[in-house]
Amino acid sequence: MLDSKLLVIKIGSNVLTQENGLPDLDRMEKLVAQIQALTSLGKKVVLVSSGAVAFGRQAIPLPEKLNPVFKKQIWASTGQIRLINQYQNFFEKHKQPVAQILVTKEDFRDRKHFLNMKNCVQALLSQGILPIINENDTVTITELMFTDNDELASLTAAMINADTMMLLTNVDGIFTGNPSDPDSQLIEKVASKMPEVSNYISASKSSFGRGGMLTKYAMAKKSADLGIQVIIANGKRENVLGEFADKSLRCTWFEPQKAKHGAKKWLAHGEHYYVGEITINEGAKSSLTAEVIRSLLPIGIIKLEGEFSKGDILLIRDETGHKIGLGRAEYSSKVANERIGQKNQKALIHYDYLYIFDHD
Ligand SMILES: Nc1ncnc2c1ncn2[C@@H]1O[C@H](COP(=O)(O)OP(=O)(O)O)[C@@H](O)[C@H]1O
Ligand SMILES: N[C@@H](CCC(=O)OP(=O)(O)O)C(=O)O
Repeated sequence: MLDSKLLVIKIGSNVLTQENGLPDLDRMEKLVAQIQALTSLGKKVVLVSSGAVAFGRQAIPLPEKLNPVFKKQIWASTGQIRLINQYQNFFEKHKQPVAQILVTKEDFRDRKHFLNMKNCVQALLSQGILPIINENDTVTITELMFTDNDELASLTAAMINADTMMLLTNVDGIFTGNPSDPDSQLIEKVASKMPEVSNYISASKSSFGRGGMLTKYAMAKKSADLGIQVIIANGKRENVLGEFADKSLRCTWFEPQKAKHGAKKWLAHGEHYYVGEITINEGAKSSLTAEVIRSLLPIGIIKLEGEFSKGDILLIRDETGHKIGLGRAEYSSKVANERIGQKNQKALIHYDYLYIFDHD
């Protein structure tokens, strides 16, 4: 494990709940104390915490037959107050001020909006306030939802340029089979070229989890590729964060790759957010995928789809339809359509705002 200065710690619902479904306040209080111990070592921490629905479900009984969307909205909106109040009480004992930030996928789509959110988190950290982030579950339904809070944590880690992301769940990490099977072994290190890891993971989830280990793995891998070290560990372990600090923690560690800069990290997570699509010719493709990456000029563009404005995310495909990468539009689709295929025109995507997918 590498040293860390700025961490995103994500706590799964099952870490904060007992087997009978009741909130595990003792665990929560211990985790808060351990987070404080990390901050007293000079580390900055942003917390992404699940648990709103689980806390609401226990407090507010609802009829079995009620529409599941209403149930989720009611439990999330009532449970989030309980969750954040508990955090505030526990952090107050350490004289640590906290802030609540509730976000939706939309907040990550628009670069300006994204930068506002990033500035807010940074302003809080600069004043010694600990941000506690959760999804705004009351307004995010189906396609507006993050896959789960593992996705939210990895978007947050990329947004604030965190060096470390910890995903705390109810198992020690990724195992070579079902974690409860004694023959399964913990995978302690995931290096960049280990495609077989996902084969070990089954679709099963803990009783309150949303995404399961597969999304945890996908998000961890993506974050590590962007240069963030990722640790999947057991949040129910007595001194999980203390063991992390002294590097004795039993966990799955994802080795970080060379760090990408901020705008590229934002784009890397843009696969679900693109507004328009561009098809490029072979010459443009070899230029974009070469060692020295160049900007995308209109002369290399064959086709444009969708209406986009300056600043929107665009998906880039080659002539066979294969996805090559993502980029930020320097001008609108209206202007781009006038320049398509022409020489000596300003780049539609500047290389600082271009993210090429890894194709192996
Ligand atoms: N190969 C595997 N290694 C570890 N856990 C796995 C594996 N395959 C499936 N899982 C399941 O993934 C669960 C953790 O995911 P999830 O329930 O979404 O947690 P959280 O609520 O913390 O996000 C574990 O409790 C475990 O049952
Ligand atoms: N936003 C939801 C959490 C959804 C979620 O991703 O849960 P988990 O898989 O336990 O991290 C809540 O607070 O209940």
